[in-house]
Amino acid sequence: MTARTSVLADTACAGLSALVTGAGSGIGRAITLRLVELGARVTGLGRRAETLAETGSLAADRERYDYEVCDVRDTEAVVAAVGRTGARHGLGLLVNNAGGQFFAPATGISAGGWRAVIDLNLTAAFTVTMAAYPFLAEAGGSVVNISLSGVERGGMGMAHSVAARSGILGLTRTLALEWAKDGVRLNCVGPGTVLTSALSDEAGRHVHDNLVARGTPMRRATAPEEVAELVAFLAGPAGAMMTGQLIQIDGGAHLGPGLHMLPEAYA
Ligand SMILES: CCCCC/C=C/C(=O)SCCNC(=O)CCNC(=O)[C@H](O)C(C)(C)COP(=O)(O)OP(=O)(O)OC[C@H]1O[C@@H](n2cnc3c(N)ncnc32)[C@H](O)[C@@H]1OP(=O)(O)O
Ligand SMILES: NC(=O)C1=CN([C@@H]2O[C@H](COP(=O)(O)OP(=O)(O)OC[C@H]3O[C@@H](n4cnc5c(N)ncnc54)[C@H](OP(=O)(O)O)[C@@H]3O)[C@@H](O)[C@H]2O)C=CC1
Repeated sequence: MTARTSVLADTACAGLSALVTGAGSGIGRAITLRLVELGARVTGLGRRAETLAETGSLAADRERYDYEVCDVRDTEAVVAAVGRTGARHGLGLLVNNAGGQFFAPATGISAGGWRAVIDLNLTAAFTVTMAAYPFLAEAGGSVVNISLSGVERGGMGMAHSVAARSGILGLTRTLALEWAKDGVRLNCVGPGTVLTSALSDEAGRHVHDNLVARGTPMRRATAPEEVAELVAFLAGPAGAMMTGQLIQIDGGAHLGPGLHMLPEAYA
């Protein structure tokens, strides 16, 4: 079965100003393109100008897209880039999507490997969110953190990443409490397998034979556009009473055998 993803009204995000990290590829690009299509203006953020510019060339209205080249692990650069974006356009939505990991059993993760993944998937999201807070508070805006399916149950081969994303869930729920007084909402979206080039390159046949075929009750991967539609829903007026939630968009993977990035998990 294919995904029918475009269900929101054409103007669902009109007037919204958004910052999307990791907008140059995969899920972040799909989120960016859909937000622009729905009337938002978006600043994409990532390390590579070329891919960020390419996202702009695909946008429904290029005038409502710009980008900042920035490593989310560089606190000073993040504060400057988010500050410029907020001052220029305001900020009604932050999507913390930049992230990733390598896949290894916990015994194969060095201290440096642990740090790299925690820095990227937990600490950097904290840094970006804190830099965005004054602008989000001014706009009564929201944050969507892109997490992982199975964050509450574990996933073999992803100890560092699941730990980081569990931290993000705790952060999301805590800030949802602390910032409700400002009208700022925060939610997590947990995709299952999404066949972006990043995942396909990394895991190859394991993804098709196990994560999709055996690990996903709905027997298909999540489309990037499905994640994008959910983000737009949460950001717009329909999501106005949703905060502190984890919404898993994974074809039921977190209910079933789960998505483990070690082939032997399926033996
Ligand atoms: C739930 C559904 C299942 C699928 C879930 C998830 C899917 C996805 O997220 S799709 C995206 C997948 N692709 C990626 O995530 C690619 C991005 N990955 C990275 O950029 C790196 O893996 C990174 C997160 C570690 C960041 O890289 P960087 O900071 O450049 O790190 P270094 O290369 O300098 O290495 C730091 C540290 O990590 C050790 N390391 C790196 N790769 C591996 C590996 N494959 N196995 C074991 N260890 C690894 C590396 O040796 C360094 O450690 P030390 O030498 O001890 O410092
Ligand atoms: N694909 C999947 O199956 C799933 C993915 N996810 C998560 O969804 C998110 C997007 O994944 P996906 O689209 O597949 O992967 P991609 O690798 O295509 O996207 C990651 C994006 O993040 C950016 N990025 C990475 N590191 C940094 C950094 N240090 N500073 C700034 N930007 C950075 C990259 O751009 P650049 O390199 O130019 O900086 C890239 O555009 C990730 O958090 C991923 O873990 C969750 C569940 C499943």
